[in-house]
Amino acid sequence: MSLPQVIILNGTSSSGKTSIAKALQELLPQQYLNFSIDSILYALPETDLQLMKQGKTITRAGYDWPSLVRGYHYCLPALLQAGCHLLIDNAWCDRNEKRELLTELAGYSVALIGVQCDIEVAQAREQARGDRAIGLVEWQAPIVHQDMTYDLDIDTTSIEPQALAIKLCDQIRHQAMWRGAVETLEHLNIYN
Ligand SMILES: Nc1ncnc2c1ncn2[C@@H]1O[C@H](COP(=O)(O)OP(=O)(O)OP(=O)(O)O)[C@@H](O)[C@H]1O
Repeated sequence: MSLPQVIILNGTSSSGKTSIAKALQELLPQQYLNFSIDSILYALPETDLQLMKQGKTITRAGYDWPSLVRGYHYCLPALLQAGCHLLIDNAWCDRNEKRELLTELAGYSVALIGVQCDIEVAQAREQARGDRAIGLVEWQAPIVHQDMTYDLDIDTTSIEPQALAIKLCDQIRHQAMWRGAVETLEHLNIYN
């Protein structure tokens, strides 16, 4: 059974996407690159990155959030064309961003995975980790799963990332059809 060229994990900040992605990378029988908007943001000047982590305004000339998001989206098909497989994690809160990235990935096999987590548990993780602006989870929770048709869902509330990754890896290896990304894009194009 062939593996999807792209695996997308979508859920709120602190739902555990990166933890699962890192564990899944080690388990999958094919090399996947883990990409997220963080892959771009970690290229920002250090002081701008620190301001962003604290939820503060960046005033440096040239800073433009939409350009960073577009840059992230546009580099993904380039990696796919080069032959790489991608494991992407997103906290998708903007319909246009969802539509833009799914359009860029059209034609590739994409597994769309919903990462669910009890909001209070995610907020507790947000407090504990100290490297995310407080309030991100509360803001994202009502919107992150809107408009999405997932191929698979996982719930990180009370299960460790390694156990979740083992189960997810098995499901990905045995699933024959990936329709979530196509159906989500169709929905976004019709209703927005
Ligand atoms: N299943 C889990 N059980 C307990 N703690 C977890 C679990 N998954 C992640 N965590 C913890 O929650 C915090 C955030 O995890 P992680 O970075 O994986 O989340 P994320 O969804 O990628 O967040 P972000 O979108 O902000 O990057 C970390 O401190 C991590 O150790």
